[in-house]
This record gives sequence, structure tokens and C-alpha cells, in this order.
Amino acid sequence: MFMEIKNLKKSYKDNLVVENFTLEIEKREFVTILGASGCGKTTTLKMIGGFLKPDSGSITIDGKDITNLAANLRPTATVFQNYALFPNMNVIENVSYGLKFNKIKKPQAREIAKEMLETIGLKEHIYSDINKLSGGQMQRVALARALVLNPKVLLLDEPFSNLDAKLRVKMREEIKQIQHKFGITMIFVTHDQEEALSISDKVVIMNKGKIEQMGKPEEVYKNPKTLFVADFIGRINIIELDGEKKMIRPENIILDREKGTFLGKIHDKQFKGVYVTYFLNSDIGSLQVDALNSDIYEVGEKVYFSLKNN
Ligand SMILES: Nc1ncnc2c1ncn2[C@@H]1O[C@H](COP(=O)(O)OP(=O)(O)OP(=O)(O)O)[C@@H](O)[C@H]1O
Repeated sequence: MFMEIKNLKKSYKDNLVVENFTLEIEKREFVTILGASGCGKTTTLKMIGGFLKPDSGSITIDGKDITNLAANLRPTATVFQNYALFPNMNVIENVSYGLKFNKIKKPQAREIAKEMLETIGLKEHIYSDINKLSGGQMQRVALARALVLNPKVLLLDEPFSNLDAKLRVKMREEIKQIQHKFGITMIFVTHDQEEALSISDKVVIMNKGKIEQMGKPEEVYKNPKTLFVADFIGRINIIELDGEKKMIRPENIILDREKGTFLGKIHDKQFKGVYVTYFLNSDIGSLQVDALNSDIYEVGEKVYFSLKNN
């Protein structure tokens, strides 16, 4: 296995914030650690990057135990949420700065930085003042600065959280392209479930310092092992059938005016664009149902509904 994280543990005084964190990562895999604010994502990433010492556990990359190595000696590079750029340096100085620790001479470092900035779409801004860049451009500088170090593993801590919704989606695509281009292994931290599902090969869902479930995005979405995962990744209805509680996704309930297994009454609806979310009362519970906007039901209307298996 390319990367092995075993039983990482971290407490701040009496507060145990990461427990038994064990994860295997293949080369070129895109792994996302997903969880609510405060669940221990950043703490875990900092331990991997060498910015925090774990209380116990180990981290191996490419056969080498790096648990006790300083951050700058690890084969990792980190892109932080706030970018952590040097405000007194221009773009190329920011990107080439880290290379001096790799004993690369200044002219060569600038050449490497320039090439990376061109690759990453910042050709026009190579000599720009950092403070005059947009959020998206700063994000690219931060990425370029990490990538020039040629890390085996790139760590990204909520890197798009300061960007607007459209730019976030664009940056998601870009980061995947960068990953393919450089063949790099990435560990990405986010609290945004849609981002995690759309970008990752593997999603690791954390809850209160522990891994709740991990797997491919489709796997964790379709087969959530716990109510927490089901609820965190997407939305879920809890219904009671023959005395048994069952989870069903809003898109797996089919509405029909004429026929169906159950009858319900719509008490609210939200138009979401391609689909509409209906809120129903029924004998088997209160439900949210996502239906395509081709057939619109009205609040107060009684409708039949059936359940799909998945
Ligand atoms: N330096 C610190 N000293 C004490 N407690 C800390 C410290 N850093 C983090 N914590 C606590 O550890 C827990 C986990 O924090 P962490 O930043 O890892 O969570 P997170 O999942 O990344 O959250 P967020 O998405 O809000 O950044 C939180 O309860 C936090 O208050």
C-alpha cells in the first residue's frame, strides 16, 4: 500500500479529538475526509502534514515511516484554507520560496515556479502583487506553491471555502485535472458533502473524532451504515413499515395521482430547479420527496406514493 495511516490519536488536554484513525491510500488516489465542523478533520490533516504531533499511531508513505519527521522533510505539501501566502512577496516569489529549502538555486527556482504558474493558468499574474489577486487566483498561487515542491501527497484543507459557489465548482474540476496531470495522491478535507461526493475516489466520513464509514462516493451514498452517515451524506426519510424502521432517500419515493402503495398529503413544497421537494404527511411517517419538475403537485393535494428499492 502506498500510504498507511494507523491508529492516529490526538488529544488537546482532556479532549480526545482524533481516535483510532486508520486509513490506507493507494497511489494517485483522491481521498476526502468529510465531516461537520469540529469533528477532527483539520487535526488529522495537520498530523499527516507534520504540523501536529500525534499522541500515538503511525504514518507511512511509500514504505517510509514519516511519523516523527518535521513537516518540511516529509514528502507532503499542504494547501491551507486561508492560503497562508506571504503578503510582502509577489506571486512568483511566493511560489519559488519553498524551493530554497530543497537546495535549489534562485534562478532555477524561479524557472520552476514560472513554469508551474503557466501550467496552473496564472501566466498573466507571475509578477503581480499578491494582495491584488482575486480569491480564485490566490487559491491557484497556493496550489502552485505546494505543487512546485513535487510532493508525493498533496494535502488540502478546505481549500475552496472562501470562494463563491460557481468558482468552487470550477476549482473542483481544476483540482481533478491537476491530479491527473501530475499523477499525485491527494487528501482533501471538507465539510461539504456534495463537494466530497463529486470529487473523490474514496470518502472518509468522520464523526466526533472517529471514522464512521469510508468507501466510494456511490457506496457510502447508497449503503450508509449508520443513520449519521445517511443523514450527513444527502437527506434521508425514516419510515416505519411493519413495525420496522427503514431509511429511504427522497429521490426513491415515486409520486403518482392515480395509483401507489401509500397515500399522503402534501403540506409544503420547495422548487429547486430541475426538481421539486415535496413535504408529505402519511401513515408511514413525514416524508421529503424529490420529484422532477415535469409534473407539479400542489400544497394540500392528496397523492399516492411508492417506494423504490434503492
Ligand atoms: N490547538 C487546539 N487546542 C485545543 N483544542 C483544539 C485545538 N485545535 C482544535 N481543537 C479542538 O479539537 C476539535 C477538532 O478540531 P478540528 O479543527 O480538527 O476540527 P475540524 O473538523 O477541522 O473543524 P472545522 O471544519 O471547523 O475546521 C475541536 O473541538 C476543536 O475545538
